[in-house]
Amino acid sequence: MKILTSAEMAATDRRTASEFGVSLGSLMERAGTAVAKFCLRQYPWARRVVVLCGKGNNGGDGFIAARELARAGKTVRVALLGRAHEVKGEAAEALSLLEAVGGAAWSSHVGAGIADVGRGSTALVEVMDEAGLTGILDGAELVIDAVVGTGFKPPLRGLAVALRTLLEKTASPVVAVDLPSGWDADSMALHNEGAFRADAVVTFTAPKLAHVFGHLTYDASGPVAVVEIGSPATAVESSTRLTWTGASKSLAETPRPVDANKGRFGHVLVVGGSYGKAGAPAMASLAALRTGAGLVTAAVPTGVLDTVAHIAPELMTVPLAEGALGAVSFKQLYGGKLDTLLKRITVVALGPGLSTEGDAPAFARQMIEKTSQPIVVDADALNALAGKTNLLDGSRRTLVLTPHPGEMARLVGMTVQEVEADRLRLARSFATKHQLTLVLKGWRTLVAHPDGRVAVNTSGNPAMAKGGSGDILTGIVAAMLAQYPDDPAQAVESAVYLHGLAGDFAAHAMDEHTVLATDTVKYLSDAFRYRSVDADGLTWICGLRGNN
Ligand SMILES: NC(=O)C1=CN([C@@H]2O[C@H](COP(=O)(O)OP(=O)(O)OC[C@H]3O[C@@H](n4cnc5c(N)ncnc54)[C@H](O)[C@@H]3O)[C@@H](O)[C@H]2O)[C@H](O)CC1
Ligand SMILES: [K+]
Repeated sequence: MKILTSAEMAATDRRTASEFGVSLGSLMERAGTAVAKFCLRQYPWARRVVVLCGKGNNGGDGFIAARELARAGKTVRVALLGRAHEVKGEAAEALSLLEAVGGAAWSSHVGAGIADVGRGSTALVEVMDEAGLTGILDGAELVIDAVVGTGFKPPLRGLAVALRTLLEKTASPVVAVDLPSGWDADSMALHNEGAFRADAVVTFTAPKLAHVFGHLTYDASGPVAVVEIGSPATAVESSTRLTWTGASKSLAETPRPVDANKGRFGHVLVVGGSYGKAGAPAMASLAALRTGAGLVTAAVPTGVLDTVAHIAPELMTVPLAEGALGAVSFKQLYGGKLDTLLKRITVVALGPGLSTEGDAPAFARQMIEKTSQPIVVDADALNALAGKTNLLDGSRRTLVLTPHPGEMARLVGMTVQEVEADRLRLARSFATKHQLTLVLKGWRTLVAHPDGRVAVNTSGNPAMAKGGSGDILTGIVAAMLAQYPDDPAQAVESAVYLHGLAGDFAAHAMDEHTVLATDTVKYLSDAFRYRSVDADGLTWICGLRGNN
């Protein structure tokens, strides 16, 4: 699923009309109908609905939604910020269609109380000044925000500002049409203090930048759903080279072949561990097992082998000689068990708990040079590459790096602040330069591919901001690569999405304070079974379906 700018969205609409003969009017009709359907399903108990409309096409979607909600038996009051005669084009047509379901109270008068509107009908209120806003939301059990959408550029002006303040003081849920009014669709910022409050967002055709980078709803679990309204995929063009990780999960949605055996699902080798850091390789191994790898072996220093083996009886272990402070010894690489084992391995996960003591960093670099299998490099193996990124070359085999911003900063010799300020550009340039896949973790983890494409991840939550999360992710990535070697890009994207999704299920069932990294593994089943597209064809890019 492509991510667009507002200009690209407008161009898509124009192409849809000129090349495919789908008019703006019919796009608006489907957009508004989808919003109404969403409201009916998500807020079935809401009988009195206030639809806040601007004079542009976002307002047009609002008029259509209002009409459909009235048809469904709701009492609907439409508050238009302006005069009805100022509404033009398709939006004006939508407004005239609304009149058809206007009850006795259809009179374009200021101050119509919602109680005056009959069930299954609509009333229009033209709001011309702040006084006109008085009581506008009284009695509303649901508010639809159709004031401005992608045609808006900040800052909000005039009445919209007063309306935003009013909405802050209202308890009723707010569904934003396209995006919360006041939010710049092209913004990549996390917060936008100037935008309307929203509990859910229904957007059209494709997510815009703000939908994936912004935290649009007040509740972190609030849905952001994308609905198809009639633009064919070929009409949707994007220059951002940004996509959404969730779409890649389809890879893991087909059942395994009935005649499958474990050989088909690969053999993951987790290499890491040191005295005091036995948990990291254990967690990565557990996650790889739970993600479906055919076999998982952990190669760890002898001192921690028993502890690591304890995580699951299904896990095999290979002892590595111990060097300084219980870290792996360098001589370990040549001859012996590891050499033999490497011939049978499908994917290597290198780094969890490896430590930076003694030989460990040199060992990590040697492993990268010595192996030819797909490899996931994490944690201390990343630190071993600081200042030595010339060793990184993913052109001959799949090479995946999974740094958090701190590890990325060390890797490229920048500060964490510099990395965070320029995440997208940095991830993309590093991935293309070294021809590797870079998973830059954090709010909206980025998966940058060797060809310059970047997928944005929207799953996950602050419950996962704890030690061990990264080790679990490494195991999931390795296991997905082991099972789906033909499409490594999709395998990594779906791994990142699944990891966050498992965390979302964990946080929903538990509490964000109490969730441990290993708890997320318990929710991997829910993550695998989850479908982001619902029965009405909406793709939930943020928030869990069914939890709202
Ligand atoms: N495929 C689609 O995505 C479709 C989307 N639709 C909807 O159309 C809007 C975009 O409509 P547009 O008319 O271009 O712009 P807006 O309604 O978002 O805003 C224009 C409106 O807002 C006023 N305005 C502009 N800036 C400000 C400001 N700073 N403060 C206050 N008011 C402002 C301006 O005067 C105009 O009146 C998109 O979001 C979808 O909801 C189509 O319906 C179907 C296809
Ligand atoms: K809006």
